[in-house]
Amino acid sequence: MMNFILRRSSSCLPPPNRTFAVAAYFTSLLHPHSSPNSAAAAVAVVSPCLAERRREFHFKSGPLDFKASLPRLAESAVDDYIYDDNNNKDEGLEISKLGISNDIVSALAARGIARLFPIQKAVLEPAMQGRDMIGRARTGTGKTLAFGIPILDRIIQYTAKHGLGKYPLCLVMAPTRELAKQVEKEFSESAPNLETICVYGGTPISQQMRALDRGVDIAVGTPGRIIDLMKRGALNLSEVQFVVLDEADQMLSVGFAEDVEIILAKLPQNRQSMMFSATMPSWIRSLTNKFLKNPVTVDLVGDSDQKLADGISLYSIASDHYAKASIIGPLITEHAKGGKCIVFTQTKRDADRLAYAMARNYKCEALHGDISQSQRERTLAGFRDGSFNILVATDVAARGLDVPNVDLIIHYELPNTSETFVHRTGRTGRAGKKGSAIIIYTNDQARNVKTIERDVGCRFTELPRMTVEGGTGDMMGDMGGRSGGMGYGRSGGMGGYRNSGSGRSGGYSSSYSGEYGGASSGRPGFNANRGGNFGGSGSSRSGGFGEFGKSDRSSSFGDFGSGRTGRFGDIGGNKSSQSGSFFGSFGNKHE
Ligand SMILES: Nc1ncnc2c1ncn2[C@@H]1O[C@H](COP(=O)(O)OP(=O)(O)OP(=O)(O)O)[C@@H](O)[C@H]1O
Repeated sequence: MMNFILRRSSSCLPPPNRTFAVAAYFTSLLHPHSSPNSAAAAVAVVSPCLAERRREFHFKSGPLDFKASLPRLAESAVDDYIYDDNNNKDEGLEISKLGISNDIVSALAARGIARLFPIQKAVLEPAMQGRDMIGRARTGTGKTLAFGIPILDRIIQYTAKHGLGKYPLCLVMAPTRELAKQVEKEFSESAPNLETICVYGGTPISQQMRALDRGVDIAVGTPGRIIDLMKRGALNLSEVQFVVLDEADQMLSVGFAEDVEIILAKLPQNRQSMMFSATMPSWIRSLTNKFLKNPVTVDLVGDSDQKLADGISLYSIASDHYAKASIIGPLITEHAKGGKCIVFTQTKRDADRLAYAMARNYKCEALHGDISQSQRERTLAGFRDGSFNILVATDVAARGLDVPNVDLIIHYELPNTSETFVHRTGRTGRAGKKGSAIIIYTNDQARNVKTIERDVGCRFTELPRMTVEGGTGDMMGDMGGRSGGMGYGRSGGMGGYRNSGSGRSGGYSSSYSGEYGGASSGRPGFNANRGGNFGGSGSSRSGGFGEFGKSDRSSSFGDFGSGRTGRFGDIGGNKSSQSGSFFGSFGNKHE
């Protein structure tokens, strides 16, 4: 495997005319069987820009026989990408001068994108060369277009020469529906003449089957629905030339990897495979050899640098479990200053409860995997367009989501892993903007905060502790804090959260309504229990959060470390020990 680490660079790429020459050269390698003349003729007949799409002309993908001369060329690419630390004022690379299809150039220009971001610059040449690739760059730095532009360009060239096919030439897989939709949108907006489809669960499959039947150039989707469509014979992957695993470390983690492998096994051997993420934990290296051929690693993060995007200010604040919910309002008021804020919880139920309580004083909605797909989409659209400005979400929103101008991230509960911290935090400070993130931790979790600092190469500014005024009518007072927190280090065996005593019977509500039954401390019902909207009507049983632990695994605190694994490092059957979780098991795979 040839690796080269790229730091944020300036004079990375060769002059535009050379890039153009390289692109043109590889284009000719890609399609050696088409002479310039026949290509021109083909353009005249079927170019998507010039003619209506003619799906009935279906051409089998030609072999991608460009690998022979790659080592030499890749080496020259390495030279080009070597970073100059003293010269890191990146002016970007003018997209219009790269020889990229006019369709793409004008579509990007219409979106205000005229210059490549560094990762896009770094990826362009090896991607045009057809190299398999591992790409890492910080959150919000444009990885989608880094793989998108070269793929789109090559598909445009290919269809210009070979005509439009029925089956997708490119498959992109993403871990969540929202991210899949976003990637598909980015593709379709960047090459409006190509046919794209997004396939994901929670929506009628028949519609997707019909669209596939009409013919597509690019399919983006989540693994479950992709397999479903394959099994029904509606999605034929035999012509895929490009496959991308977005959020690759999550896609190759326990819980996803099996599905991904099934899909990859159905793809032609002769293809270009790329994996992208802001985090590439070391375990991923051993796996990549399984899926990639002689991959080049384009890494704009590096081992020693801090892993977060620039421009994100980090704060930490210590709080007791029961007080967390009470301090969140003041934190948002102070740090989000009326802008957009995402509050991350660990469980769906917590997201619901917190959102419900906060909605009394803020415009706020919940997002998690138990919400219907149509509602999820409405919620995200509302958050994007500013109909409300506080999103309380599980880690379903941690990765990839690109909502412009999120000012503040609050880790209401600590993330499972340092990688998740990076992704959650990366929902702010995107595309060069500024943002803030606050991590709320209990005394027991102080070590975890240090672990994050060490892993991520960052420093939190500690905020002064806030005092909780019980029964003051503070908007979150009802929650009485929450959740039993994470119980890190207390429950024995790391992940055996069941035994920590938290969140199972605890009815502690510091104030009046008892809607949430309070939570955390495991003390028996100390709950005003009048309202009881959630958590068992605040009844005499246990009140509020006392219900945790008896229902479905993924939304239940009581099920943390549910005994399935009982191992340190497992995240409820998702990433498992691969990702070095520093909490116990959460059983939160798809949130
Ligand atoms: N060259 C560019 N010029 C201006 N804006 C860009 C450019 N490239 C990408 N963007 C915008 O930057 C934002 C972040 O891009 P993107 O979502 O691809 O980031 P990412 O690196 O994939 O982040 P994450 O790791 O969180 O998934 C998007 O809104 C995208 O449209």
